[in-house]
Amino acid sequence: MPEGKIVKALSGFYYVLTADGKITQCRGRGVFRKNKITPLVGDSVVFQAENDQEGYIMDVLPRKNELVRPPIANIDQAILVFSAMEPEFSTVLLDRFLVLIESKGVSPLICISKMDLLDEDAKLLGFADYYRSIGYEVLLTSTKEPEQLKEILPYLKEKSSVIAGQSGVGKSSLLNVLRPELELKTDNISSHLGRGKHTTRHVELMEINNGFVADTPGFSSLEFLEMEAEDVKDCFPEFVEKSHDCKFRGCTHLKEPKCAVKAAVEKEEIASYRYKHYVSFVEEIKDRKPRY
Ligand SMILES: Nc1nc2c(ncn2[C@@H]2O[C@H](COP(=O)(O)OP(=O)(O)OP(=O)(O)O)[C@@H](O)[C@H]2O)c(=O)[nH]1
Ligand SMILES: [Zn+2]
Repeated sequence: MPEGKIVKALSGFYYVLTADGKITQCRGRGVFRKNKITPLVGDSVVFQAENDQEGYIMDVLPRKNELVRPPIANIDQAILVFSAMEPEFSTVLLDRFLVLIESKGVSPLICISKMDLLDEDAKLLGFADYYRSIGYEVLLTSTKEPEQLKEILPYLKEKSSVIAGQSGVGKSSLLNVLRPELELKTDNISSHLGRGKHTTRHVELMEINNGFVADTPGFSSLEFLEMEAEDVKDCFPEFVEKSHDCKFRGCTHLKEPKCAVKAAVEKEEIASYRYKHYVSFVEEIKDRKPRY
């Protein structure tokens, strides 16, 4: 039986893309409902279809991860859009997004938009350098320079990405710059699916530069609902690197003596604001009311 990837889900139908570029409209097997299996956009599935008729999804292959909003599976990368201004750049919000994304096993690409609105960019460039120094890719963009925005394209290759960020940071503007190429490439598929003829909200993976990008922004909930306090430290890559020198294995870098992370903060090798954010996230999770 053929395998494919669900690229769109709408009104009980799943649109399954196979390696030959064909899309087959499928329904889920009846037994899925009984077993509470809900296929998601992004799922790799096994399906059955006879001579180009409507098919049935027979099996959903194991997921690497899944997001709730938007409902999507097997995401490799989150493009975190933060504006330099309007709304103003916030390291605490960026660190929140980074922790949530790291905890889902998704790798972040930081994109700082609206660079054209800054008169004095020294402070922001300092932040960009810090995040680069701890292993993140940081792109500085402006819609005033669409060519430069296209530097994002190589990062999309062979990955499934979601775009995330606060309202107004420029997520749609970014997608619009990336889209022309997409419309050229997937013109047949779009007309086949009747894109634009319906207004129902749905999630769809768009093929861009040999990768997929979700057309609906992700990570709209920024609460650490599914996280435990002791997991937060693993979402700060520069802490993980230093933690090998902490005296205690499993050191949480809070009250333990001979903590290499706290020592690195003292020596300003780790940014003190990052450590402060860490402590506040851990407290927030510990204060969370238990859910029954
Ligand atoms: N000067 C400048 N303005 C920008 C840039 N990117 C986006 N904008 C403007 O910022 C505003 C918000 O951009 P959107 O692309 O709608 O932002 P969004 O993140 O999609 O917002 P939501 O749909 O609310 O989530 C618009 O007025 C854009 O024209 C940029 O690089 N420079
Ligand atoms: Zn420690």
